[in-house]
Amino acid sequence: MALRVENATKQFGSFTAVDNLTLQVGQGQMYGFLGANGAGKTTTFRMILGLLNQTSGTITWNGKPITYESSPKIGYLPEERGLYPKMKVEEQLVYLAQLRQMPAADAKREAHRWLERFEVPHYAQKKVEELSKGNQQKIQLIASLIHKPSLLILDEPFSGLDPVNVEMLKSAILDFQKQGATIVFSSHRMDHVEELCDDMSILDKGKVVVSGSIRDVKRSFGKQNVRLKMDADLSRLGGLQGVEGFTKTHDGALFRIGQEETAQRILEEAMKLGPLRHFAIEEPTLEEIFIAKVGKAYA
Ligand SMILES: Nc1ncnc2c1ncn2[C@@H]1O[C@H](COP(=O)(O)OP(=O)(O)OP(=O)(O)O)[C@@H](O)[C@H]1O
Repeated sequence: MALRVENATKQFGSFTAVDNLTLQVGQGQMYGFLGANGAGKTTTFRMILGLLNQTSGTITWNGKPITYESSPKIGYLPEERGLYPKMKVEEQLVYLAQLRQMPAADAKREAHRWLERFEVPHYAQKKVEELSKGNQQKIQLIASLIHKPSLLILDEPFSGLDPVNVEMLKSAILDFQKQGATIVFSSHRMDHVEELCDDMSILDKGKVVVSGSIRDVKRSFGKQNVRLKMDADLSRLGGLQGVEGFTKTHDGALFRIGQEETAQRILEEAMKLGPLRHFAIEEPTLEEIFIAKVGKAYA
């Protein structure tokens, strides 16, 4: 029971948008897809969903390609949001759920449950175009999961949301996963992937440059950070043997190191400079890994 993508390639003419991509997502897992604009995330999703044919490779969900017949089991939040602007919210949700073979009465009940959860029950009889962007996104998310799919694909579900709404949608997505759904989502925000996902991939120009469990990805990166908080001038410590990166922070400094013993050296030297408020060895963030692997800051 899994989503399997094996050696999938998509070419548009002579341009390779996705290049020999392989990944596997187990039943009930949350999988994160990171990549800069144009990396190939949406193209991959469209291939998984059978909306685009891959040029080569195989893609299966529970052993079979996804087709129109699988649609009651699949949910999709597309990047180019696909609601009918002039249709009323409740009517639209019920209509979309019925397309996925959910009986109208169940769809209506579920629509109201989700609208309550997202604190917008008063929008049920409003046209979608009358809602703010963030509230339209809530409706779009409800539309993607109202029929209780077992595979849910979300293309940038948190883009354009304020922090309160991000938290609201995150917790809904996590609850949906707890009920057994397999979820794949793309994001430009590393912290969202870090927080929500079991496994992840970073895509660059159609190729996977990093993949695996977040823990393994961080461990195999082989770098750590040392954070110091103290008032002394720490610039001199940036030149210590084994320090690969040094950044002044408002309350101290951050050091990039490759070897544990360098942390010891930093600590010993720092203590000679005055009283220390804080010392910690921190694992690398996905952002640092992304920059190291993709070679540029994230858009
Ligand atoms: N139908 C198409 N015809 C030609 N090129 C395409 C087509 N669809 C996508 N591409 C190209 O394939 C590449 C990957 O696009 P894709 O939309 O998959 O990227 P993405 O990672 O989802 O980017 P973003 O974060 O901007 O949404 C881009 O260079 C894009 O221009």
